Amino acid sequence: MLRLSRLSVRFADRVVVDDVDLAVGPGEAVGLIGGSGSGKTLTALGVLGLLPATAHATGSITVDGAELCGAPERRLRRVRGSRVGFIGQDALAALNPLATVGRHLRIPLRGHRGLSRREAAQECAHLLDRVGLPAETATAYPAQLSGGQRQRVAIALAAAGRPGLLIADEPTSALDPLTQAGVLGLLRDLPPADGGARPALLLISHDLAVVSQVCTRLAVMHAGRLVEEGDTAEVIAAPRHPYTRALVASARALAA
Ligand SMILES: Nc1ncnc2c1ncn2[C@@H]1O[C@H](COP(=O)(O)OP(=O)(O)OP(=O)(O)O)[C@@H](O)[C@H]1O
Repeated sequence: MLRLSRLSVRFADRVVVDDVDLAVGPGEAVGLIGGSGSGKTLTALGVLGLLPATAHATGSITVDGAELCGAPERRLRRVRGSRVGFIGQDALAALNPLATVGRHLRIPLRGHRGLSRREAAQECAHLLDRVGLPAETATAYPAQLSGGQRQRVAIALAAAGRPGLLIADEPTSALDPLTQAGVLGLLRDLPPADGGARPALLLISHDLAVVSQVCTRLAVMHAGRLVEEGDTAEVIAAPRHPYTRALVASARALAA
């Protein structure tokens, strides 16, 4: 599905993602965890082909075998939305305030999937149902929804083109704990599309409690490097790298 091999990102002579190898298999949920500035977001932006113009990426990023590192914008456009969906931290900033939820959803449904107007309306209701929202949400504007409802819309939007991989970057950090739990549960158990498979998930967070609720595998980033990777329960039970040990200890202290 997704494979990063020796991915590095640098700004001038400063290396901010350093030789990262990571794979996410079909349907798998992998958590990419690390402190502020560790390179998580730039790794995700690399996969989406959205690195800042001043960044220089080397190595390999493949999605379903297609090489994206250094790929022309035309190929990256085809991948975004239809093979890889993205959910960011701030749905309000990502959504057009003047467009209804239905209008947002129709763009990938008609553009990526080529559905007719009528099919798109049916699929829109189905997508909203998959993320736990009533069909009437289609007529609402982003500002009329709560933060949790907006993140559910963002998930529906990311899933609309039926991508095989969803990347979620701190998708719940702006939500209260109860709403956060609902959105995390949805990311973990997103019902598959009709006749389709559940998308794989790369969940980026600095919060161990968040990723451990959703992901079966963890990859830990520190200062641009992937320092530890493994089964979530095993990493938490026996962290090897000093940074992971500190992360686990602070999560335990918070939970106590
Ligand atoms: N446009 C840019 N120009 C120069 N340096 C940048 C740019 N964008 C990010 N960086 C640097 O790259 C490093 C990694 O940034 P990145 O956003 O990937 O971190 P992160 O792990 O996602 O952190 P956070 O959890 O705070 O979002 C940081 O040190 C950051 O300052």
